[in-house]
Amino acid sequence: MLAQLDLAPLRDAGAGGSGDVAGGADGGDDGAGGAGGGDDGAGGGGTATRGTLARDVAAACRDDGGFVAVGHGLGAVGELLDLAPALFALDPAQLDAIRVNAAGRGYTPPGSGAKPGFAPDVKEAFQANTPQPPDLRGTAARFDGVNQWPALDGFRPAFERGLAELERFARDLLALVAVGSGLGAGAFDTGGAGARAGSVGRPAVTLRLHHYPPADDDGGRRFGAAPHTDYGALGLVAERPAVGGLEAQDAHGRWRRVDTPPGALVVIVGDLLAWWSGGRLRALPHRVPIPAGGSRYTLAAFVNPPPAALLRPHRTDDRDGADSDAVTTADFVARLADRRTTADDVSAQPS
Ligand SMILES: O=C(O)CCC(=O)C(=O)O
Ligand SMILES: [Fe+2]
Repeated sequence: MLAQLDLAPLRDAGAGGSGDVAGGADGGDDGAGGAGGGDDGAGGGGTATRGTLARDVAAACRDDGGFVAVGHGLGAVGELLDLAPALFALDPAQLDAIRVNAAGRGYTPPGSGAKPGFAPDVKEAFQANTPQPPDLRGTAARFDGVNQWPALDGFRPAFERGLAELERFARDLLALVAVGSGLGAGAFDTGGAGARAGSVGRPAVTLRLHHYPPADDDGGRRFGAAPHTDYGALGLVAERPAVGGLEAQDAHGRWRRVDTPPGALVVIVGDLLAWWSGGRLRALPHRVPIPAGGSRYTLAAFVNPPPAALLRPHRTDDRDGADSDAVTTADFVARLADRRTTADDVSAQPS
């Protein structure tokens, strides 16, 4: 059972930039002695303050691998989910015209992306990403590519607003997780010192809309989305309407329904963040059964440090930052992708 956390205090902090998250919650950095030290009284009336929120968020990411976020204030999420039915109802020829390219951008038909041991997922998807520097080389170049847009009024501007909004949100959230985990606020900074991003570009945000059409169950081999962990730092999932469907595996191996109130966002720790955190955080296995009562639409965002950023795990011993452990975001993600997916499903595909 994932915890439900109200992110309103993060929004207050976000208005002043990520630095405020660090400032507000720094008191928590030194462990128990910091309890209450970061609280700024912004909350009141039972709302957690930034310091307590940082600790609650980090505890949920450590024990469960994620949580259900309410009060996130992301306007583009609902707007994009409202556009999803019209997108997937487009003429097949229009969807074919924007068929997914080597960088994973565009339309992916149902039945792609089989995970080992499972039949192909029934979901279809549309994906666009934040622009990346044009000079990415080697594995990192897989993250570069052009977005392909459907001929649908208002779609592209709404998507681009969503990408920008989720990029800001993810940075604030990662700072909060870092502080709550007893690390510096910049420990998971996807655009700053933690990722050496000055020289390697901006964070990579992948934004996807999914449609899960009703389909025949074939006895458990076939899923809307088969069991997996996300490769990257964070996965963020919202549903329309909130009919449920996402299931998460707890630390004892039990699959549990994730209950989402309308407008909620499920925050999922990915493999990269679990590794980067030095094992402080748990990557959350999750899956989507075939929807029982009609079509299901979701929005999923995947957040990563810049593809060429050289990352080192924040180890729990004194070897923090050992060069032998360093790997770029792109290589980390590609290794997982190459291991887990069919050859034509590699690139910046997050899961
Ligand atoms: O659509 C969902 O509910 C989850 C999708 C998901 O887990 C993924 O695309 O990685
Ligand atoms: Fe996922």
